[in-house]
Parts: sequence; C-alpha cells; structure tokens
Amino acid sequence: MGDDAVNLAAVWVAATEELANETLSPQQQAWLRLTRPLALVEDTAFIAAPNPFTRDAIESRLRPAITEALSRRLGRTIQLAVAVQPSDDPDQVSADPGAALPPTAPDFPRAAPDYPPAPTDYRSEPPEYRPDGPGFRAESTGYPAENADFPPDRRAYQQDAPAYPQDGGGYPQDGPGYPQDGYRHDPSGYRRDGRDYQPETGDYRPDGGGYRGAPAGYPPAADRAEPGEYRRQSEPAAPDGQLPLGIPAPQLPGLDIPATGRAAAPPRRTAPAPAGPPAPPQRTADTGGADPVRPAATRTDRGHRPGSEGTGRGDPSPSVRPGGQLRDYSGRGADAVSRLNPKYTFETFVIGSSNRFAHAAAIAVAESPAKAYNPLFVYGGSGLGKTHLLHAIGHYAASLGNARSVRYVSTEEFTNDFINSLRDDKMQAFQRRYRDADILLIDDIQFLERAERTQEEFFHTFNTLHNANKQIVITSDRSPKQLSTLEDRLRTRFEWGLLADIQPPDLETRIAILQKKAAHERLYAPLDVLEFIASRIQNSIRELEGALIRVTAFASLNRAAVDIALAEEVLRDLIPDGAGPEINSEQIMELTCDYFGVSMDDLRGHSRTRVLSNARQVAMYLCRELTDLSLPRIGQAFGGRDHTTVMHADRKIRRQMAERRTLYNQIAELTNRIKQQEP
Ligand SMILES: Nc1ncnc2c1ncn2[C@@H]1O[C@H](COP(=O)(O)OP(=O)(O)OP(=O)(O)O)[C@@H](O)[C@H]1O
Repeated sequence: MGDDAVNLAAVWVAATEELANETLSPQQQAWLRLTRPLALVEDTAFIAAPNPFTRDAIESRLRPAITEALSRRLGRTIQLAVAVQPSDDPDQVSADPGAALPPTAPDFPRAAPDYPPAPTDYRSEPPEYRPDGPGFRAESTGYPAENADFPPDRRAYQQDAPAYPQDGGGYPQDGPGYPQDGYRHDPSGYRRDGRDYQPETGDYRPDGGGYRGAPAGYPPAADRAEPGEYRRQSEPAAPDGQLPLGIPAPQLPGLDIPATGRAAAPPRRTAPAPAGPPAPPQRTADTGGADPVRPAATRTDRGHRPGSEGTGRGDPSPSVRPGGQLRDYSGRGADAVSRLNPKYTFETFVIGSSNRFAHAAAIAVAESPAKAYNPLFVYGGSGLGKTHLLHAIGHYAASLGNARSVRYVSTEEFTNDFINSLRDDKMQAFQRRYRDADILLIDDIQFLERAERTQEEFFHTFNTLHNANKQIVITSDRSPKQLSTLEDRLRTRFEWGLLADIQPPDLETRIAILQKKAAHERLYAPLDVLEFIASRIQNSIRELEGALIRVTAFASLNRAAVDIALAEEVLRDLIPDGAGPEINSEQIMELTCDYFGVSMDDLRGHSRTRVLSNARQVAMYLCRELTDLSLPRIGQAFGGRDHTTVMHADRKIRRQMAERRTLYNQIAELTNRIKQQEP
C-alpha cells in the first residue's frame, strides 16, 4: 500500500467515525460501513462500494459529508470517487447489501447478482471524475494504488479498458428516429402531461397523438450501446437463451435477435468480450423492425443504467445513454404497458444529482420486481418527474420480461374505479384488476388522504400484492410521514421498502433536460436561449418544458429567430415558479369569464355556442396548465364534467394555439392576468 493509501486508510477510519457519531442516520451509517478506502491519488479519494446501489447511495447522499470530513482532515479539498468492487471479506459480503437497507426492507436480494448498473455520471460538479468510468474498473485485478504512472487524466486509468465511448454516447440532437408526431408545439407552457390516462379507453395519450403500444421512433442504433459493452467482467454469463433474471430471451418475430438474447457486437465500440449476462433486448431506431434488436446495455463496470445523464459543468450537452426500452414488447409486454406513456422511459429521463437516487431505485425495481424494494415510494414536488419514473419502471420491467402485467393508475382513478365498482356491484372485477398485477404503479397517493373507504380497499390491495411478492411503486408529493391524515397502517407500510425523494434539478440538469426536450420535439433553440430559460425556471420541469414550447411557438408564429431577446419577451411576464400566489380553478374561471364576457353559470353549463365552448375550453386548458389539479378534479369544477372532456379541451387548445395567433394571444393575455392578480 502506498503512502497515500495508508494515509487514506487512517484518515478514512477517523472521518467515518466522526460522521457516524455526528450526522448520519443509521441507514447512512450502514452504507458507509459497506465501503472501504482504496487509494488517495492526488486530491481524489477512491473508495469501494460492494454494489452499484450502495455506490449510488454514497454518491447521492453522503458525498458532501464525506468529502468535507476528508478535506478537513487532509487539509485540502478532496474529491470522492466510488467504485463498485465486491468485497472479498465474507463478513462484509454477508452484511451486503441488506445491512445498508432500512431495517424494514424485508426482501432485498442479498446476493444481488443482478444489481443494476449505475448511471454514468457526467456530473454537475467539476471535476467530478467518474469513478466507475472507463478505467476505474470495479473488477480489475490489482488496482494499482501505488502506480507511479497514474495518468493525469484519471479516466484513462484502466487495466483493460473497453472501447467505451468517452463522449457519453453521442446525443443525437437532430438524428433520425425521434418521434415526429407533432407533440407539443403549443406555446402554452406549464403542461401537465403524464396524467391523462383514460381507464375506459386505454387511450393514454396526453399529447393527443393517439398512443399505441409500440410506437416507432427511438434513437438510432448508432447511439445505443452495443452488446458486450459495459458489462462487469466478473459476472457470469447467463445461459444461452436467458436474460439476466433467468428469463428466456424473447424471440421477436421478424427481428434479428439471437437466441442468446445477445447480438453480435458490431466492430465499433466493441468491448474485450467480457463474460456477462445478456442484457434485455432493445429495438433500435425507426427502421420498422429491420434493424437488429440488441440487448440494452447493462453496464455494470461503469455502473451504466438506462437513462440520460445530466451534464457536467462546462459540458451542458446531455448524452443519451444506452439502455432504453424495448419498444416491441413481444406481444405479452405490449399488453402490460399499453397504458403507459411511451415518452416516459428511462431513456428520455435525464439524470442529475436531484433525481439520481430515485432513478437508481427505479431501475433496481424494474430489474428485480418485488426483490429489491417493496414498495418503492418516490416523493417530491410537482412536475419533477415522479410520473415519468413510474412509467419508465413499467416500460423497462416489461421490456425485460420481468412483469406479465404492469398496471399504472392514478390514485384518483383508483378511487373512481372503486366507487363505480361498488355502485355497479363489480367488486370482484375491480379487485382482480389491481390484485392480479405483477407490478402496480400508483401515482399521487396523497389523494388517498381524502377517501377513507378507498384507503381501506387500497390497504387490502397492498397486502394482497405484497404477500404475493408483487411489486408496488407509489408516488406522492410528500413523504409517508407527512401524509398525516392517512391511516397509520398504510403509512407504515409505505415505509416498509425504500423511500426515494426527488428534488428540483440544478441548473445543468435543467439545461440538459431542455436540450433533450428540444431534440425530441424537434424544437430549435440555441444553447444560450436554453440556458436563459433554465435560469428563469427552477422548480418544475413541467414549467421548464412549457416555457421552451412557448418560446419556440412564439418564434414560429412570428417567423422570428429564437434568440435571447425573443425569449425575454415571451417570458417577461412569467413569474418564476413558486414566486406567485397559488392559483386555483375558481380564479381561472372567473378571469376567463371576465375576459370573454360570459357568466360562471354559462361556463359551468352545457350550452355549446361557439363563444361559450371556446371560453370553457380555454379555461379548462388554463386549469390544466396553471394548477396542479388532476383531470377529474378540473372536470368537477366545470359542473361535474368527465375527465375525458377536460382532456379533449386541453389537447384541442394546445393544438390550435400553435396555429391561431388570436388564440395564442388570448391565452398569453389570460395567463398574465391570472398570474399577476393579487392573492
Ligand atoms: N429527469 C427528467 N428528464 C426528462 N424529463 C423530465 C424529467 N423529470 C421530469 N420530466 C418531464 O417533466 C414533466 C413533468 O413530469 P411528471 O409528470 O413526471 O412530474 P410529477 O412529479 O409526476 O408531477 P405531479 O406531481 O404534478 O404529477 C414530464 O413531461 C416529464 O417527462
């Protein structure tokens, strides 16, 4: 062990003891206990974690505390690099990873052989060297802590590095294959998509484009991972015809997928043939099935998971990481995911420090349903990606063949379904619908607080699923503890598994999200404009996306270039989120009545004169855009209308706004009035 390693070992013990005594929760202490120091190289402390999950927990939760403690003791600023390196110490292995879990997590897969690789970490804070990047390989034997020739570029520090694309995968800004369904060309801003699922019709399509189970249009093959890459060398290969969890590789009709579930790696980016389990199959690009299906990359050595990384400072370009979802779920999966929004996948999800933990947990759950964390409880503010993650779990689990049936439901739909089933004496069918699911994804559980009988029913649904080893994933705008009017027995159950919060994204992540959104929707906006928008809107990704759409639509209507001056003009009256008073449906309706010269009774009534229909639809649209109200709740405010009516209005106004200047102006004017009114 070199001096630095010795130094680190000594300092590490002292620093971790100090942290354990002072600041860390028992769970965090357990995570820390699982790590061990490897080496101190220049100003970077390298430590090993036994699995990707612990590594992610350390990186997302403990990094600041650890670096601060180490920096204080070593008298200089220390960076932290965490590698996944399974421990040889049987004691530690046995403690791993269950010990790192909350005591209530009952069924963590202790051996955790299939633990998901962590996201590649092109992170926000420079010089956040990526410990699991090429070179710092968890499985490399003889990690040369004392290596005198440690290259200055730490990324090049590798024993036998595969040709991993160092540039992060090549984000196809304007590559072929992105959806071109006219989604979101409205200038509205403040979208609330992701909630428009219609249980009756299965027509989940917030963007009004007629969702089908397996749409085309994923990023081109060139931007995807190749099989054989990024695999932990120590992992045994799965038997032929098996996916990582022992599931037979699906044979997709008409698609070129080898029986092993592994496709031959093309010459580019080939890794030195590590033996590893084949990753889930993944269909490429918009080639209508002509392209081979490739396994989604399961990167474990660099901890690579599906998802897009956020950015590092100075490099705001997002990088599409390999490992997306299979678009054709081989028949069975298509059913499983038919109500999921195809746009909400891990592939379209940008990872940053604010959501890294929740993303890692979501991947773990999709890859090992009911084995990793059950339930997984994701909570955070509005518009931060909870619904997106929920759907992504469904897509990914189905693409892996890990779930025969995935059921996504919002809590309000669950409640309505329950009430209707009671009324119609169809409780058996209701119970089958939810209790037969392999994965139940339930959104916005906070709305259960108001529904006592539904709480009771959900309690039994939860128990049945949990006892049957079925995965439950829950989202909420608050942690279970803060759901104060929820029955205790439910609250405690929500804490059985893993709690993962999502915070508002930092600037770099916001820019990366905008870049990705622009590329996906084929909206042109230069980087300085994206930076400007990202700097103005901080707390909601939904609002962020809305602002981008508003700016690009305005430019398009005026045939003007998208530049900062234009963006300033469009967003001038935009009160930063959180700064204004809370807006409710009543205010919106009153101001809309005022604007169009109609009465509240008219707005709530059923007359279909042109003026009234238009005013009603505009008001519904504004409720959707400017409040957190769900579709059913908006429907109630408009005289008890069905949520599908609200959805129709929302879609229609969005579509027409990009085409009709008067409508755009009306919406802009009304938005300003609503946002600027006194509380
Ligand atoms: N990390 C991310 N990367 C890319 N897009 C994101 C990300 N997070 C959120 N979004 C996008 O932001 C929008 C809002 O996200 P979503 O509906 O999932 O939020 P939410 O937390 O469920 O909000 P609410 O609590 O109001 O339902 C969606 O269009 C989603 O795709």
